[in-house]
Amino acid sequence: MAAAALPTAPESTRIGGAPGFGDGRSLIATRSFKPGEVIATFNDPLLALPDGPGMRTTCNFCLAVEVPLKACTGCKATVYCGAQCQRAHWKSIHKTECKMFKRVREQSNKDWLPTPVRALAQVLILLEAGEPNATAAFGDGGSLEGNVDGFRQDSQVWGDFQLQAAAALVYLGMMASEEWQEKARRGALDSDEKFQRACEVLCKIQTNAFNRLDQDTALSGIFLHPGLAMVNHSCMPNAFVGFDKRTAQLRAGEPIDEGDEIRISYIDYTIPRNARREALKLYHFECGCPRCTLDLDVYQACQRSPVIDLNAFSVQPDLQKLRDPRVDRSSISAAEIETVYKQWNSQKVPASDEVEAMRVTREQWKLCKPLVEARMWAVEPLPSTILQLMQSYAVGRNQIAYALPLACFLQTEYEPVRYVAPFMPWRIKGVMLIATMLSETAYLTARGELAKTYPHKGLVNILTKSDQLSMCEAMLRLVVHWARIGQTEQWGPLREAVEMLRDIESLEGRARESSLLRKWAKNPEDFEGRAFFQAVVVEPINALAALALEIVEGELGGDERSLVRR
Ligand SMILES: C[S@@+](CC[C@H](N)C(=O)[O-])C[C@H]1O[C@@H](n2cnc3c(N)ncnc32)[C@H](O)[C@@H]1O
Repeated sequence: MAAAALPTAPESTRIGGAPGFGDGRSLIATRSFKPGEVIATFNDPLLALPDGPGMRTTCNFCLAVEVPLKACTGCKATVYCGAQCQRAHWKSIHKTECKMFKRVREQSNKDWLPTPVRALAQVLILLEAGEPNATAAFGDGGSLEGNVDGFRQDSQVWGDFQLQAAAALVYLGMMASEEWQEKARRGALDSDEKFQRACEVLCKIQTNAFNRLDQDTALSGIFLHPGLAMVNHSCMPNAFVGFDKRTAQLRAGEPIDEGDEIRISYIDYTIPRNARREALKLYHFECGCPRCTLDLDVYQACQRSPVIDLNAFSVQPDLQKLRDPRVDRSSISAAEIETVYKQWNSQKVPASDEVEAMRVTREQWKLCKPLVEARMWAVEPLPSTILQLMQSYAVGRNQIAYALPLACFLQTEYEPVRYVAPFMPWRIKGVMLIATMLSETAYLTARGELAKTYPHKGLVNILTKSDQLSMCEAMLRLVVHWARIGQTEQWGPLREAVEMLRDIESLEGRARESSLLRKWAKNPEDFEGRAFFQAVVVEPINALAALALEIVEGELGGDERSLVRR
């Protein structure tokens, strides 16, 4: 690592060394933080751009989605939600970028660029203009780690970087296409300074940029801030990052003490160890967290979590289930789970062909049988397979009532195990999904259409006997409670939940139920409120969840002997 000026540490943190792994740096808390609390907010990123395909559906400056957008009249490639964003983008980067997109259109007849190529081009523009923050981070001896030697040794990744560097330089007009081709033919690219600098910038982007998942639309893009880039990885992280437009918030996922290193996860930390190691290859280190060194599965990692108790206020308030899961590890080894995951992962589910998608999902379900036998509902790839079927019911086939038991199953058997803190965004979204599904099934029930549409007697029986509106209201109260602890007020699912709650509260004849649920939400220990929640919400949710495996097996199994042994 080059000795370089350190980025400024946000308030309540300092940049420290990273004992145990060389001379790297880390972010250390200088005070304690409560679970969900904001550790630091990062505005003014060096890079904040939508994905290539998202360039036409996302404001290219503030990254807002689902708003009216107007295209830049110059390049017609970028779009903006208003004149203010367009002006800000023009001033910061687009004045030069606009010419680049005109070249892209002339040379390739395209109006977008792959994300890494555009991100690199933006950094090169800023460096060329002598922008101080970009120079401090990406310039010679700049502050960001790039793992350049490691990347060079990976011929496939390095080959991709070379192509991306060539594209950015050519489209920026910094290198003629013929010059690049000629140098590539002679094998002389390594001695071209411009080219090398571009490849090194790509290494830094790859090492430090976040895949900015857009909260509601699942669109991603790139976000890079030199301060946020100081945070190291752990597969048992104590913090997480949320994005809202051009802002990132680093929040505590667990109680953090003064002097603790703050660590987030760069990858999905709930997949098996070999898959995690594969995903971390791009970062050039081997993770030394307990999940990795002891090869803990999701249940074992959950048992060690300091925030299990928070689940007392959740869809799955039975804490004993998290403390003492009834899995049977004797029937499948960690190595066998790795094999199942690898085989499962090699079978890609096509997005646009529903019939083929179901065929692949059936194959994948077969692979999951040993996990079903071991009652390892939360061990991948079992939950992801159920999730695929749930999405197919909910989106592709519009069979919400069949998706509902699967959503309840995932929310009670899987989500609290993989993300123990109930304020994690994916958990809140899962609860919100149940609320939305219940509002639809309640409507069908009220119109007497449920039994006509769904021949599954058990399901219809549970739903018609349940107070679906109270169940829905309870879900919304959970969403509002946890989103206010772990997310911003602007967060899409929170705003949606507040609106739905207002609608439900305005319905006539629900005063008693609403008052009991309000009591329970204010104090989950309140005897009357809790008894109501248990009987009217938890029990039917569990009854629905208990149907899930039968539904999945019926749809995907085709095996006469039922796998369900619950
Ligand atoms: C985003 S940077 C984090 C800050 C970095 N330590 C630095 O000094 O710039 C990512 C890089 O930090 C290092 N790193 C992050 N987490 C690590 C860990 N748990 N063990 C070893 N190295 C880690 C790796 O080199 C990784 O590519």
